[in-house]
Amino acid sequence: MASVVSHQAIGSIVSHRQSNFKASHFIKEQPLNVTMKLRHRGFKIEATASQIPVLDDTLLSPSKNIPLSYKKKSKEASLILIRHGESLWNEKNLFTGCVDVPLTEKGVAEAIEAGRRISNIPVDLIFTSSLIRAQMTAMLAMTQHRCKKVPIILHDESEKAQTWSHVFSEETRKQSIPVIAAWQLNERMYGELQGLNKEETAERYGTQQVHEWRRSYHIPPPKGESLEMCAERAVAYFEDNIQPELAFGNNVMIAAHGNSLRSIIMYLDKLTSQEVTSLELSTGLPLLYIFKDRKFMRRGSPVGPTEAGVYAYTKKLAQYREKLDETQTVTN
Ligand SMILES: O=C(O)[C@H](O)COP(=O)(O)O
Repeated sequence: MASVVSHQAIGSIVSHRQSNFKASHFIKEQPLNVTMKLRHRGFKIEATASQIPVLDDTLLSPSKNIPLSYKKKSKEASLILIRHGESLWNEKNLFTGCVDVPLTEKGVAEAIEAGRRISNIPVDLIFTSSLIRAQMTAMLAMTQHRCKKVPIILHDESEKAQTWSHVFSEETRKQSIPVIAAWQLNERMYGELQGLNKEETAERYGTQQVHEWRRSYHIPPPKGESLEMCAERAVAYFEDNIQPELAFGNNVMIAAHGNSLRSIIMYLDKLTSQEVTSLELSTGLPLLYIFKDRKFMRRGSPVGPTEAGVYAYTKKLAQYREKLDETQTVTN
């Protein structure tokens, strides 16, 4: 799972499904003294020290709908992680895994509250899993964001999907936030436990055994994924597709699941397989990290937009908040 993009990378091309467009359409060669190897599913660019591809500033996202800024915007970026709000099977205490169930009314309210908590924190890109409960959480949270930009789920699963979802306005695109749905961020697959009641399963197999299936790193549920197996896809995706965005200054929100996020937090916080067994994530609670100098600094859960603490962490967050305040004053 080695990171594929050097930290000097001047940009990354966001292609999150097998895309059939060639990066070369967008690449102008320009001599730079940086060696960069950029690999995103769908295409691979390797360049030597003398000729580094400079991403054309008209580079568009895989669906060619939304331009992604490629200039290194900042040495620092915010990363927000949100486990989806309560789902209908969470409410029924059923093992869910990769079964695609929606949020409950409570889960909707949790997603909206999460949006309030992060409403002053910059978001340039959103990643979700391919499951509706994570996508609903991301979209509902963004209804509360003070940037008022429109999150748009990118569709590049086919040439037609890209063409039919094209946005023909530069101004509109600037007011949008790309949302990339990636199956690699799906909840761990719970195998033969999916659909079973958690309490009844504990009575049948024993509390200790069910706890091991749910929280251990190495032990998979029957015919399901262990956390380790989930990490092999979720953390690899994070390193290959999300960390490069943070590296050149894009602020990212990930709306995903209890276990796919546990595997990512294990990577961010460098937790051992022992420590991760006690890591639990509540539904709909946002977690903030600051990415700077190639390090992830955990900054807890923003309590609310007015909470000074979050903005005290970095000058950049405080400046972003001030800009939102100024814009709001002007429009009021
Ligand atoms: O998949 C599920 O059942 C839940 O999202 C997470 O379940 P867990 O907390 O039992 O891992």
